[in-house]
Amino acid sequence: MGLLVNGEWVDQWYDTKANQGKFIRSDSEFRNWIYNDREYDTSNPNHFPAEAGRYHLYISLACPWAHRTLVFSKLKQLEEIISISCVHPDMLENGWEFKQDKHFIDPAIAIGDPLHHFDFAHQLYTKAKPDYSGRVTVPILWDKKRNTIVSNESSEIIRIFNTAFNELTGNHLDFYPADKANEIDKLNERIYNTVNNGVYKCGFATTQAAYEEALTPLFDTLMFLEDTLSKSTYLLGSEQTEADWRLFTTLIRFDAVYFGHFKCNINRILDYPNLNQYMKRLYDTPNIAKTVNLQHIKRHYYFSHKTINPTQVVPVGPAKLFR
Ligand SMILES: N[C@@H](CCC(=O)N[C@@H](CS)C(=O)NCC(=O)O)C(=O)O
Repeated sequence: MGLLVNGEWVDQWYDTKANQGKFIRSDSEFRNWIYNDREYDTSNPNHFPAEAGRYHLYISLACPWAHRTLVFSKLKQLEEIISISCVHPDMLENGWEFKQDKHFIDPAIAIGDPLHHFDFAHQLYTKAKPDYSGRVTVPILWDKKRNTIVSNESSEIIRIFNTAFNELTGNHLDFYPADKANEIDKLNERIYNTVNNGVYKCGFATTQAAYEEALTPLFDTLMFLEDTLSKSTYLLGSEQTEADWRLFTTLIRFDAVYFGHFKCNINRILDYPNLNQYMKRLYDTPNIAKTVNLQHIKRHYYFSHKTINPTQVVPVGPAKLFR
């Protein structure tokens, strides 16, 4: 694991010393947006036009943030419009790599960089910005025409996917409807801080206090969600929203990885009947099950984080995720 400093790759683990052992996630750097014909402004360099075949999405099947973007490409039927490839699950001294490996073949998504045939994801960042400094993260939404990164922020990529290509796909499903936007934002904020990023705060904490400070709000929110889902099919009623999908990619990794590897072990998702059924309902949504690759997920975390799991032994369980 490392990062780029003025365009040079440096192998270095997260520094938690300056923050009393706490893991602080850095902000994403590339924050442009794709617009449909009506909204696209040619004079604005941060605007990119919605065009079929123009964009490529680089993901990791292991990563919960990247997984959101893959889910949205399915929900919004973007497979024919935006090509996708993935990185190898191991993220070691060179960061994310595109190396081929017959042990990690996914039936739906190939490992590799079909555009430049790069070996490492950091080469995409320096191609987009030769003096880039910062972390090299997935997902990466790439523009084949301007040869640059449109966005490396999953929360914004899914908002783009929610509407920008509607005219091209004819899919007008709206996971962020205006009348629910405030409620979605409020839920997202709590779930991001305590669950999506909360599990990382527990797992990457390097002091007992920092770990426990993240653990309590994580399980408070899971209890709150369990209660919400005892009365409701989805978080905000009978329709799926963005908030459900942002939560799903963390829930589906929880028992297999976060419970053990990140020490989030008060309860499993299996122990919450409503949360567990809800996770299954989301999993059973058409085209979603095939976005979940537990082999990539388990291998990535247990093999890549050598500070947490020095033996790199990958556990075999859990025997079941659903009740
Ligand atoms: N805020 C980003 C976070 C993405 C992120 O942190 N991805 C992880 C993989 S799960 C990553 O690539 N980490 C590499 C690193 O931190 O060096 C987003 O939501 O897109």
